[in-house]
Amino acid sequence: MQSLCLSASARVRVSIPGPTSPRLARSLSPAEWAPEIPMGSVRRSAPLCCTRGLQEASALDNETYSLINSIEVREWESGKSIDDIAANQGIRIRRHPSTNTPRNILEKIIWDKVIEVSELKKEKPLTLVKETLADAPPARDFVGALKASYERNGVPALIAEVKKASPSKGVLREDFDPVEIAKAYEQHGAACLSILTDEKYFQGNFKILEAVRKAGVQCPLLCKEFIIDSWQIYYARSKGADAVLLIAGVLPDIDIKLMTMECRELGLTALLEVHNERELDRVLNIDGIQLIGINNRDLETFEVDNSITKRLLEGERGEIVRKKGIIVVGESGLFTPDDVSYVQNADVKAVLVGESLIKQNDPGKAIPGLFGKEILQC
Ligand SMILES: O=P(O)(O)OC[C@@H](O)[C@@H](O)c1c[nH]c2ccccc12
Repeated sequence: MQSLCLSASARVRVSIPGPTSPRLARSLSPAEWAPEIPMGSVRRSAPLCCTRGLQEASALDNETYSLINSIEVREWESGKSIDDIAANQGIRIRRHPSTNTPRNILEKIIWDKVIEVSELKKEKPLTLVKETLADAPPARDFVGALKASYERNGVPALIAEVKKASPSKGVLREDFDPVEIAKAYEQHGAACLSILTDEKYFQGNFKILEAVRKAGVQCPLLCKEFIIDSWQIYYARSKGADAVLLIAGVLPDIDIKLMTMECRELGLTALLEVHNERELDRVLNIDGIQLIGINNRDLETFEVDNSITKRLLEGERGEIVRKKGIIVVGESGLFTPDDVSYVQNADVKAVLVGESLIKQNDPGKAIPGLFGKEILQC
């Protein structure tokens, strides 16, 4: 262990374990593996690993050192804000309002989320959230459940979504009993469940996630949230989530790298959501990704186009996905057995379905209708 003063200006002293490899230790000076980060900088929108990761540095490992030395941090150090870094990576969603008008609904959701999370963090700082982790039910194998269901049924494994409303469709189901719906999904063969926790736009919340988990539902649970801060990942785990959604259209590479590491540490699965070639390429360049979701819905315009899944998995990208053993989830806009076979032919091994099930009188019984056959539970 070495103690380094990372910021003279902010007098932040953190304890960082040095490189474990003696060769690495000889070849790197401490300043190289833990660069000076101006914590007191006016650039308030630093990458997560700078604003939070280093304050939590005692938990960092070697993998993280190479991360904090990465190009993205150098960019930030040289004066670029996270929004500039994101824009360089083709991300259109700005984390912080630079004008009063958001460009689209997703940007509005993110701006609101930044405020919501900062309030929640004041109420319950990360250290307190971490203290509750030990009481959380253990994380279950999300990817394992998807693979097993695919093997068993020969059709894409179902991640059935418990969602009361959406900004594009309004209220999807007035008579909404999330625990009953979750049980019905499980009974009719869903491999995993996706639980919306965003309150403002989807009328979800974390009580639903906790209640479903406490009701004894065995399917692993995806916390469907707009994650922009690591705090939300720890919070989701403390509430019983087995997986979290990370949206590449919102998160720059450096956040994805740090967050996927945190997920791994917590035993959570990260579902990386992409919507276009550039986002998929970014995600494929990040090590350790097991699960990618291709969202057929453009979250900026709400337009749905199932051919996006097919287009993204064609050619070289599909090859890389196969070589890396990544499971791909086809997301949104799936209503019929034809829709499901269309994405299955594109090499999708799982589907994420909300609207077409939740709107039916009996959402559980609607599952065989979606696949054209009964789905076997494990
Ligand atoms: O209801 P649908 O069209 O079956 O879609 C489900 C799911 O894919 C969608 O809810 C979704 C996909 N990615 C998201 C990100 C945030 C909120 C919601 C989503």
